[in-house]
This record gives sequence, structure tokens and C-alpha cells, in this order.
Amino acid sequence: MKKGIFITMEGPEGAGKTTILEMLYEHYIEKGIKIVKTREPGGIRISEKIREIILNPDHTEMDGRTEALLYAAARRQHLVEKVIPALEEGAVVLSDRFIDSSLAYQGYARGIGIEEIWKINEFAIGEVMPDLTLYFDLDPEAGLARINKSNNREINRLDLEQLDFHQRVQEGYYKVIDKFPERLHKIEASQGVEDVFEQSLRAIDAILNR
Ligand SMILES: Nc1ncnc2c1ncn2[C@@H]1O[C@H](COP(=O)(O)OP(=O)(O)OP(=O)(O)O)[C@@H](O)[C@H]1O
Ligand SMILES: Cc1cn([C@H]2C[C@H](O)[C@@H](COP(=O)(O)O)O2)c(=O)[nH]c1=O
Repeated sequence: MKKGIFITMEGPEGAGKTTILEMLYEHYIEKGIKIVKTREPGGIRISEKIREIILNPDHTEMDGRTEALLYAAARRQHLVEKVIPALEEGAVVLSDRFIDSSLAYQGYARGIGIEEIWKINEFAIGEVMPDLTLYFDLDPEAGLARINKSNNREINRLDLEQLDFHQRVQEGYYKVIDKFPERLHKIEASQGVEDVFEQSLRAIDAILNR
């Protein structure tokens, strides 16, 4: 039975999810809160292997539905092996991306359909949905400029998509917000890191203190 709190971070490329996740993790560790950080696709051995297959820039022939199924498979294993056990132990789980990435990227930007992608993901995740999702909103040009400037960020197959794909990703997230307005908390990610961090903390503390 779930006792912990499941929080996910979403947004287009370079929006600052990983930066803020690390800051939140350090903050809650210092406060003595039991917290687990993880990411998708990945987080555990099998899902990291699936990540390598999906994001390899050489795999240009990958079909959109194959891509969607691989993300869902990685998600399933990650949930069963890492997220659900941590929630059962009462931890706060912070995940860099989850199902909303599939809805925005494969469902909307790839044009497979948000409802189609929702159906295959329902099979993968069952009842497990985040308690809160922080959505970092940033224009794709600005996000791509950030990752191109960054030295320690490898450029993957999805980064190499055209700008119009990344623009559809952002529109896809807006559709996801319309679908789940209670769960998604939108944060303006063009602000400085400290402001983004403070607003993220406030949203999470509201859930932790409930
Ligand atoms: N608020 C911010 N203002 C300016 N630069 C930022 C901000 N947040 C993060 N950055 C920088 O932008 C780059 C991308 O940040 P980060 O890796 O956290 O983004 P991300 O959303 O996890 O990206 P992706 O999902 O594409 O891996 C890094 O170089 C980071 O230092
Ligand atoms: C979970 C998930 C991710 N993606 C995409 C989004 C990014 O382009 C990469 C992951 O790279 P990151 O540096 O870790 O953000 O994968 C996706 O298209 N669908 C998904 O479900």
C-alpha cells in the first residue's frame, strides 16, 4: 500500500528539471526527510539499457510506436523495481520525467495521439500516478540554447529533432495541463534558478504539509 509521496518534474529540453531536482533533493536530505531521486527513462539497470536504445542518435530508423512502447516498458520496470517499493516505505520520490513526457512527446509531438499513449501507459503503470507534477515552462529555442551551451550534457536522438517538434512538445504539455489541471503546477522556467527553486519548494511543501 502506498504511504509516500510521488512527485514528478516535466518540461521541454533544457527547462532546468535536473538542476532543480538536485537542489530539492539536497534541501530535503538536510531536513532529514526520506527522499529518493530518480529519472526516466532509466533509474534502474534495465531501464537505463532501454534509455540507451531509445536515445542513441544512430537509431534514426526507430518507429514512433516502437519508441512509445520502449518508454512504457522502461517505465513499468522502473515503477516495479524502484518507485513503488520506495513509496511503500513512505519515501518522497522525485522523478525527472514520467508519463506526461510520453503524452507530450509521443502522444502530441509525434502525432500518435494523447489518448492512444494514455492507453498503453495505463497498462504499464496501473493505478500509480504522481501526487504532484512540477511543469517547467520554457520556449524551446531557449531550452535548446541552454543544452547546446552546457558542457556536461550529451546531445541525444530526441534533442536532434527539428525546432517544430520541440514547439509541439510544449503545446503537448499545455494539452496535458488541460487534462490534469489539479496535478500539474506550472512554473515559469525562464526565471533565475533561485526563483524557480523557491516556487518548486512552495508547491512541494504545500503537499508535504497537507
Ligand atoms: N533557471 C535557469 N536559468 C539559466 N540556466 C539554467 C536554469 N536552469 C538550468 N539552467 C542551465 O540549463 C542547462 C540545462 O539544465 P537542466 O539539465 O537542469 O535541464 P533539464 O530540463 O533537465 O534538461 P533535459 O531534460 O533536456 O536534460 C544547464 O546547463 C543548467 O545549468
Ligand atoms: C520519459 C520520456 C522521455 N522522453 C524524452 C524527453 C527527452 O528528450 C529524453 C530524455 O532525456 P533527458 O535528458 O533525461 O530529459 O526522452 C520522451 O520522449 N518520452 C518519455 O516518456
